[in-house]
Amino acid sequence: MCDHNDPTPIQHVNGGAPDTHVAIDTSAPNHNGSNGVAKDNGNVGNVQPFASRYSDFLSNVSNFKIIESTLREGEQFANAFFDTETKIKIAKALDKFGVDCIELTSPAASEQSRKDCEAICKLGLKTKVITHIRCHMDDARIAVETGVDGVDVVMGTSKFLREFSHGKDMTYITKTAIEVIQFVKSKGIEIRFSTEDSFRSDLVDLLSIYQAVDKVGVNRVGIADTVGVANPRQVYDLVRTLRGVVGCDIECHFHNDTGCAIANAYTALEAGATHVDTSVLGIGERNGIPSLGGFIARMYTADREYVMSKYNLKALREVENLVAEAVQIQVPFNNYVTGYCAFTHKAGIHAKAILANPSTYEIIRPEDFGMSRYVSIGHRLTGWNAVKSRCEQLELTLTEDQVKEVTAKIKKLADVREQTMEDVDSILRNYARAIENGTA
Ligand SMILES: CC(=O)SCCNC(=O)CCNC(=O)[C@H](O)C(C)(C)COP(=O)(O)OP(=O)(O)OC[C@H]1O[C@@H](n2cnc3c(N)ncnc32)[C@H](O)[C@@H]1OP(=O)(O)O
Ligand SMILES: O=C(O)CCC(=O)C(=O)O
Ligand SMILES: [Zn+2]
Repeated sequence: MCDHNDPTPIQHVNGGAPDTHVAIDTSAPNHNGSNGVAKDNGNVGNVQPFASRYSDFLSNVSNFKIIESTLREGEQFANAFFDTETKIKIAKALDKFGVDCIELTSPAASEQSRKDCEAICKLGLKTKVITHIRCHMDDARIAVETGVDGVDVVMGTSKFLREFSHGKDMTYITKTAIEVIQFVKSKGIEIRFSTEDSFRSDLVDLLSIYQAVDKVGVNRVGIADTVGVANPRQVYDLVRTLRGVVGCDIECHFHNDTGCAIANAYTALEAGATHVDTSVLGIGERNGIPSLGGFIARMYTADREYVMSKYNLKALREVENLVAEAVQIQVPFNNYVTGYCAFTHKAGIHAKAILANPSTYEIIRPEDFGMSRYVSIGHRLTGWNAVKSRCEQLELTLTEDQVKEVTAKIKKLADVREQTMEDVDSILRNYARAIENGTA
């Protein structure tokens, strides 16, 4: 459960606290101080307090797979250049995190892409290795020789792509798709068929081609919001309709052009999709797709036990740092879970409640991801409860009135400029000494 009620042991500030804030690290090794199992705090047994209130038998929110596409969609990010060594490091880090599949750039893209695909297949990873190709026999022939476990095939079906990209009609697309599927299957390799730009494609065209490929035994069909136009309601409708038409698994791929990518992925699972595409930090073509960390945060909130049992959450930060360095970007300050201030509480009202019970203002337990919680106090929005907790850390014995008085001093100084941790500590120590000496 996400509720984490404990009398929070308070530790001293350590590295990792935001530099510009005075922050108390309040993270305990475990939320109940013992074995890592949180107290229920009024919630019963295994009930998921934030899960859907009505049961939906088609929902896969508690039973989904991640197709991690940093090494395919992510390579389409403007800054990405992954040499072989970097690709191998990323593949291993994703394997350590526990993603179900990794998707690699088409081996038809270049000679080095083909060699890298072969090299990654030979690593003996637990995760399945899939490559992504056009709906074309030439690409399929190259793909099946690389040693991959699966092939993801895509073909544009919207009017735009049929007219301006490949120029093929639905009859041709269906015929070629079936040919490619049968060929890949004949090699004993898993195969998925996806329509590019699904949300701007004709519904009858979509359902007809999905039905046709399902009939010839495709392992998965894919829906792709290639331009990020879809909203959750449209996603729910399309996936739910498709769920009634095909028996195979359903994968979903959402671009983030209009900010709906993670919500769309979650809704797709609610509607019965089985697989979701992610990339580390969301990198991809234009502004990318659901980030692995953001998607995981969403799913953790829906079913913490499933997510924690399946994925090594403490490995998230490592793979994000690795990818950020490889593509020369910073992890955003507001990144899901691992962002610089993802677990820093500042306003006095928040600080008081957080110190009493972290569930008041946190839906994610930082320690589940190997992160720490901070309460920031060296500013004008602080309150006496937060200051009292710092006094306790410093083992300064002050009455409630005295803490209130010294808090007023801190706020007055912080009205002029932000106070560092050293500033606050010396105000508190000087005040306590003056009280002791009777000079306050
Ligand atoms: C939405 C997505 O992200 S889909 C994945 C995108 N990934 C990539 O593009 C992988 C990297 N791409 C490449 O290295 C190259 O584009 C290649 C090797 C695939 C093709 O290169 P080229 O032969 O030089 O063609 P080019 O890139 O200029 O154009 C794409 C060709 O694929 C065709 N095509 C486009 N989409 C598809 C498709 N889904 N299935 C089959 N053919 C397609 C186009 O009609 C065009 O064919 P043409 O040569 O007859 O004009
Ligand atoms: O293969 C797919 O399903 C998705 C391809 C893709 O990257 C996209 O359509 O944006
Ligand atoms: Zn994409």
